[in-house]
Amino acid sequence: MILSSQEIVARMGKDLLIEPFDPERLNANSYNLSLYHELLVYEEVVLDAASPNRFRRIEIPPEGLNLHPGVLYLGRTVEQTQTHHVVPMLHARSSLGRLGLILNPGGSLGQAGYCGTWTLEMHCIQPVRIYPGMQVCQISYHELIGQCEPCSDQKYHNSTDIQPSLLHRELGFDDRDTQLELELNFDEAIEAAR
Ligand SMILES: Nc1ccn([C@H]2C[C@H](O)[C@@H](COP(=O)(O)OP(=O)(O)OP(=O)(O)O)O2)c(=O)n1
Repeated sequence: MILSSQEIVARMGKDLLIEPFDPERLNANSYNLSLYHELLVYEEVVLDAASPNRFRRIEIPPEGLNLHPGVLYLGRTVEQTQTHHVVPMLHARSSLGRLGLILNPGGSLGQAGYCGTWTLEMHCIQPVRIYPGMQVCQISYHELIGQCEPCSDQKYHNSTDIQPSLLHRELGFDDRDTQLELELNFDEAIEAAR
């Protein structure tokens, strides 16, 4: 069962929290979240699931920023959300899809108990201009049946920044950038220069 707008308001501050909250952004069964004024873009030829990947930050100025096809952009929501015993789901707004701007394809299933901002994965079909604070996605809530483990030890819990993939930790690798070491091989380069 999905919570209605009335139920979202009734449970605010108890089972869920959206900060900041503006009642104007409520839909029938969801709430619109907005885009923070910063993006991350990876700077690797090949993204490696077993290593952290280098990235740079891009500011989205008030006059907007053009996105280009073939690039993965990571952003985040302005809003911090919390849930307690309801399941948050994040979906792109259809107005974005109609511009060929794809955000979190298929929607994102959050874990009950997740607290933090949401990382947004975006790419586009053709060049498209975006603006800071745009209402890009909507959060909805499902009732949870039964008990669950707290998600406080999960990788992305309590995020307040855009979070690139941390899959390497799960594969047994630490947060060292092994790609940088392998590609440039600083030690050999220094030895050869002597
Ligand atoms: N686009 C997304 C999707 C999810 N989340 C948040 C809400 C989720 O509760 C939390 C973890 O998401 P997943 O369970 O999908 O993440 P993983 O399974 O990759 O990691 P973990 O095993 O740590 O849960 O991250 C997010 O910020 N941005």
